[in-house]
Amino acid sequence: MLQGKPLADTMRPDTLQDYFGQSRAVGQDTLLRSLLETNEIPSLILWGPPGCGKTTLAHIIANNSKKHSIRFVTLSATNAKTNDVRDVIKQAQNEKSFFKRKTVLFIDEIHRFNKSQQDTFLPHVECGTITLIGATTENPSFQVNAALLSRCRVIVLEKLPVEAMVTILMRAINSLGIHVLDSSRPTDPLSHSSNSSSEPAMFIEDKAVDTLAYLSDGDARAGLNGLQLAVLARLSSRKMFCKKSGQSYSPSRVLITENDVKEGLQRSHILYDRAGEEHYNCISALHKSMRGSDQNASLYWLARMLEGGEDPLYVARRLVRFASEDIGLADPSALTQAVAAYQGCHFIGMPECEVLLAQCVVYFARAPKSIEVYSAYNNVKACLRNHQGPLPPVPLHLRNAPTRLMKDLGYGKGYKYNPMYSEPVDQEYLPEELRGVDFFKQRRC
Ligand SMILES: Nc1ncnc2c1ncn2[C@@H]1O[C@H](COP(=O)(O)OP(=O)(O)OP(=O)(O)O)[C@@H](O)[C@H]1O
Repeated sequence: MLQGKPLADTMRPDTLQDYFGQSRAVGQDTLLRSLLETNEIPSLILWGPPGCGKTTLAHIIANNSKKHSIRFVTLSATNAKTNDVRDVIKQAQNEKSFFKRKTVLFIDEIHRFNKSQQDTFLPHVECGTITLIGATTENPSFQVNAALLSRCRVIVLEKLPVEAMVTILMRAINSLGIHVLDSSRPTDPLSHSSNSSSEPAMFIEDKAVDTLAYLSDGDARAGLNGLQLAVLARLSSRKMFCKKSGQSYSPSRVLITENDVKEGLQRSHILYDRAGEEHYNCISALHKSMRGSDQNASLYWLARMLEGGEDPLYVARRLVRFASEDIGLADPSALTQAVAAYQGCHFIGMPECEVLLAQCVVYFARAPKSIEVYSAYNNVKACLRNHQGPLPPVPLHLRNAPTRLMKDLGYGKGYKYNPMYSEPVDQEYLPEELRGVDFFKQRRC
């Protein structure tokens, strides 16, 4: 079981009874649960962070609908083309008119479809040919077509709480036949009844389960992958032991410790707390490495974040900021690079977009740097913040005079329209009391 499919896939629940956490979305008294129980499936957008159970909820709905002979079709927006969507719709129309069968279409990562692709569904959702269930990690208000959004119920799923993670892990541990060792009652695992089969008896420390539940940061896939890798690593070191020692017998018991699961999690998911301090530490290290023109370190911190599951769009947004804050007018095309990288990441998502970010990060590390505009702008902000009393009025000659009254009040009077002059124009643009202030040279005004 452990060698083939990922544990997370084999453990995917088929019913709501095994779907843990998410009580706000599908708890006992929620509207969604009663709709599902009566098999009235509305069009839904499931929005939540990775591994919190979006696909699983869709899978449970699918399972339920099959019992009621509703067709359930799945597409992933990462590889489906508009034609695939059209085919599904055509088939759904036929099923509806010839067999009176409903079709539920599940689209994973729906935010990857562009607006016009999303438009394709709109009339068919509206007339009931298909019931749409879209899953997304991105805020649907920005990523899902407004017209489509207004026809769907948005279900917000949250990071799984630690208790739910423990339950999910325990379900997997039980199904693998692993025994949990209670640390409050220290016993030697070797004292457990002996195992005559060639398969070793497996044990896991209870604190290892808790640690795994905490460190997976509400992501059940990460937790289950971590568990799987820890078990596989332990089993393979047992085999190595036999080979090296030349013994024909191998230990009949295997103990999975807290360290094993930490390592397992690190390998499957690189220990990285996307919401906590590590997230800020890594982005700060990336920013400083690029500022210090260290391309090696810049790439390292980028990979640490992406391999740890950081949202590539978050990194891309930070790069857009860096382009102006640290490179500025020393290379104005840096901003174009950053915006292009952001859009590219949005189009193709992970893992394909990692190289776009890597290119941008190396470009930035190598680029000349200038904080001239950034500092000058900060000086202006400081000047405004420190100003005592009412702000100085806009000089009359700089004001527009769209009405006669304004003209009479002197608006626009004496303004020299620069294109009319062949020589430099002597004219003041700052308010009277700021005359002579140079934000590019001095901080105070
Ligand atoms: N609420 C839950 N209860 C029980 N198991 C869960 C739950 N959520 C997730 N899992 C387990 O974690 C695995 C991954 O979850 P799932 O694929 O549903 O996440 P997702 O939210 O769709 O993630 P992604 O956005 O990364 O695709 C599932 O196969 C299942 O084993």
